[in-house]
Amino acid sequence: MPPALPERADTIYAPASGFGRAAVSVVRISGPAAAAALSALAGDRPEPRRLSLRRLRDPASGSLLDQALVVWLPGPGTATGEDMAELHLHGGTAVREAVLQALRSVPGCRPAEAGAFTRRAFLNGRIDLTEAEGIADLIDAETEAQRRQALRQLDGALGRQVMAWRDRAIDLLAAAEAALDFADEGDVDEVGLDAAQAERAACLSREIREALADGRRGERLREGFFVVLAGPPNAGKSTLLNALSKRDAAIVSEIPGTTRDAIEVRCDLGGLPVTLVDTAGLRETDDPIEAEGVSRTRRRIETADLVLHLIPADAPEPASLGGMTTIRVHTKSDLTTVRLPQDGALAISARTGAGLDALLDAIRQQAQASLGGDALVTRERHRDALNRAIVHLDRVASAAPDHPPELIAEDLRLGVRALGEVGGHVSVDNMLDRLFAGFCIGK
Ligand SMILES: Nc1nc2c(ncn2[C@@H]2O[C@H](COP(=O)(O)OP(=O)(O)OP(=O)(O)O)[C@@H](O)[C@H]2O)c(=O)[nH]1
Ligand SMILES: [K+]
Ligand SMILES: [Mg+2]
Repeated sequence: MPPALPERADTIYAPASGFGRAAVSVVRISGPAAAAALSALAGDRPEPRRLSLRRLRDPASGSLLDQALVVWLPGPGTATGEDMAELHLHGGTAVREAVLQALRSVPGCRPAEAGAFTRRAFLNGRIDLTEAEGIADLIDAETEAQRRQALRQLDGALGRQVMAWRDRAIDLLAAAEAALDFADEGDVDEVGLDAAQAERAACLSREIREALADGRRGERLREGFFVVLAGPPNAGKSTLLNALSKRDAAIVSEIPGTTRDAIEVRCDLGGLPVTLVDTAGLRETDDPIEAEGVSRTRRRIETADLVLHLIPADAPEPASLGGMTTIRVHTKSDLTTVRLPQDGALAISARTGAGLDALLDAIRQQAQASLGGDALVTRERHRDALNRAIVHLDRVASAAPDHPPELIAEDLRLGVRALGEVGGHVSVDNMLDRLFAGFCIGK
């Protein structure tokens, strides 16, 4: 079980819905004084888990605050695991502020800090860390694919898999500890894991490694797929950015060197989050500000998931931008038909719209290849912990016969701990206590 924190004695409250005007605004209350707070404002504590209409009054002055639907949610079967209450207010700013002000005067109540409700849900064992992250990602999800990934994680897809791996590592650890106990007794020679157990460690390590070989799809889906528009000045980069995003995001002019700072526009491309980045045109320049723009462009190209190399139809064939995934795009196709694009290049006119659908399709295909498919791991934090688990398991799997069993047990312990970090289950000793309670080693 995660450690209890003293803050749990407090009762917290916060608006659960967005700010600004709306039909309804929800205030949540969680903690031991939730019932008292509800009674103080609503006059009584209504029947549990039923929306009830009440007049809310300021407990100090008795003045009417709102007519609201309120609900009393006794713990521990609640989102936070604590007693909770919700006030469904009329969604005006003044109404909400008056109610929050009134709650402030209830003894033991204080405003919640960011993430406090989810934190309590975790501390009370209602959710693990991966589910907490799933909640955050679900709230942040801007596209369909992001929503589905967040929901999978909230549903426990990652948490369950890592727990299953951890259980297997704990079994190995229990066997190693048992071997150590025998060795202490002097009954048997000091031996580490037997060959079958070493093979099980290797197999576990292999499985985790396979799950990690996903091209960082899960992380990329959270971050978005970055498409950088690059090319010489006046290639039509800013015009294309505006056309693709259907927004007047970047300044367009016939003056070469118009764009200096990179301009990002987030788009939803068939459910996938794609960020288009307009950049300063690539050229040698004496203007220090433009030069800085050009060097920023080069950095954006290096970190891009996809580069659209824009080549104006009326310009000489330019040099390649380098090794990253690039689509060559011949722009201003309305001006001239002199140069037909060669293999792999597309021709577009942002002015007439010709070729834009084909370009969008090509971008969508690349994004799908990079982000598509269900990934288990969605954060660097998971990847880091799983990689550390692999290091320890590999050491166990490849240990020489005379490797000290204490060191094998220690590696397994660290492996179990690393796996536990993913879901926030870090206390190995508790697990072992429970495990050994039912573990007969013949003494
Ligand atoms: N005929 C034609 N003109 C275009 C097209 N796209 C852009 N232009 C013109 O080309 C000029 C340069 O366009 P920009 O979008 O500013 O080019 P850019 O690549 O962003 O230029 P810099 O920011 O200076 O590097 C403008 O006068 C545009 O109107 C097109 O498809 N057809
Ligand atoms: K320009
Ligand atoms: Mg520009």
